[in-house]
Amino acid sequence: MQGEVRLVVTFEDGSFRRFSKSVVKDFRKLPLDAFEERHGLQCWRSEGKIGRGGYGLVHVGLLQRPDGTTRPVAAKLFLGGLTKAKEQLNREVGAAMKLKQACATASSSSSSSSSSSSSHEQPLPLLAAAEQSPFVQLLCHGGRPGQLPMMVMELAKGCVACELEDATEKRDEIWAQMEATQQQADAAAAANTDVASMPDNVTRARPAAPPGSGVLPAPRPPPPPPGFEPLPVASPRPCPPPPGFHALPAAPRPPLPPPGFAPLLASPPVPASAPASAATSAAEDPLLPSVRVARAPPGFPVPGTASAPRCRDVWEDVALLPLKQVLAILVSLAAAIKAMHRVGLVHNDVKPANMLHRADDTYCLADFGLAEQLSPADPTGTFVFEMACGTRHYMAPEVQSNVPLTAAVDVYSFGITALCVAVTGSNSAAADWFAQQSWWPAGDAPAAARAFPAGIFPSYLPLSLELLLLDCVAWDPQERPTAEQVVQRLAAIWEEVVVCGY
Ligand SMILES: Nc1ncnc2c1ncn2[C@@H]1O[C@H](COP(=O)(O)OP(=O)(O)OP(=O)(O)O)[C@@H](O)[C@H]1O
Repeated sequence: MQGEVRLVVTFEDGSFRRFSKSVVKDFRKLPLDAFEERHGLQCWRSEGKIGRGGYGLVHVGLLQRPDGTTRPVAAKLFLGGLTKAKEQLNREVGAAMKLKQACATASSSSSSSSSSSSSHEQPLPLLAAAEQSPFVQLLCHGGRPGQLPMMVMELAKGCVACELEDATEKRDEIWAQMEATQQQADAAAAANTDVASMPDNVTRARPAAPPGSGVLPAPRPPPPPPGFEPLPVASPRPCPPPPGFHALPAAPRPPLPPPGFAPLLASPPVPASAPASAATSAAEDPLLPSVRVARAPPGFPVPGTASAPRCRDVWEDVALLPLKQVLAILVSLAAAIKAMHRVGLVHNDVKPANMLHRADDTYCLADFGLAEQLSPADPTGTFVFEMACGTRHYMAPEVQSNVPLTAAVDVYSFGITALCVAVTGSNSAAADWFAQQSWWPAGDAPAAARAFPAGIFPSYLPLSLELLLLDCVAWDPQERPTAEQVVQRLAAIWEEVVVCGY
């Protein structure tokens, strides 16, 4: 498919390519093939937008090789003014190129060391694969003069829907069952049916609520004592308005929660004093002007309010992803963070949406737009941000308190990301919603009260994983494990769960 031609790019030349006026003129004037041939350039053909972030617009398209074959790629166009966009591109490209080089060096040294010493213990195959290329690969970058700069990356799959397919299927299934139950209940209520007098097969037709969904099957009324008529079931029909009054319009039905979420029994009213939706207040927090916050789906509890149920009550105790898959994702993510830290880079925006699923079923970390290069001259390994940046619900607490930061910020974000992905099987909206739940510190509570609530871990996650993630989200950055330790502990959990059968 020959899509729209967006931009002309050059390959890994390390700088923005400045085209002469005559090249630009030819680009406008000539058919693409002729243009490519005349100038020895390759053009990227965009087929459509697949993602939009705070800094970039990601398109999918084809990059044509010199031999005429094409390769599907993702291309990120940087948003904002040209200067700002170039700044962002420089930061992101700089980090991506450094990581690419570091990965190449690591894989060549590991292959030479494994061939030189056969007695050397082989790393876990899972880990070996995760460490080989844990990042979205940067293919090229550049841009036409006057247009926003762009970078072209390996295309990862599963990013269009931003869901991990297995989990989506399972959630859809659960949701379909719940919806059917709801529809039947609605239909019965509308017909003002006397449930007690319904024939047995009608009540049996009601689909069972999914295990642990929190949706209890409607209790059947007890049979009346002998000689008594069954009581009529209270009519859900509204009373007719008194004479001279108009009927009120029907109250709108609350929007359905996303698939796999248990609907709340009733939307809790938000007390005026409560942190009226952490989501909204966070978005308006004057201290955090750059932070974007994912909003809770409408009708869902506002974190921090008394009536907000614990996550465990909302997120049924059903594992949406097989544990093996969860671990594969976490190992890849931890390996990527470890590789970044090894070369002195801090990612600063570890979150589910930046964890992409590749076509070959491996996982990789993307988006180095906020990556920070630690100064090799500074033995403290600290850095400072002018303002808190990252994504609020995955952000380590110290990021907001104007103290020098360390690579431990990524370990905290890893902990939250890991829990959200494990529970929701999602790397987008559902995961973000879950991230907003009760552990988010409200107001000025003392640090002690901000400890991560351990009770939030579902029982289908092994205790060893729970303990690891709890260590990652320790309030004090010094108490968190290093990324290297996280990888080691995950490898041990893999042994326990997959090899020994848990
Ligand atoms: N290589 C890729 N393959 C497929 N989709 C991608 C790729 N890179 C990014 N995307 C999609 O585009 C979205 C936005 O990309 P990215 O996170 O890099 O932009 P951003 O502007 O830095 O966003 P944010 O500020 O939210 O982190 C991603 O969440 C993902 O859905």
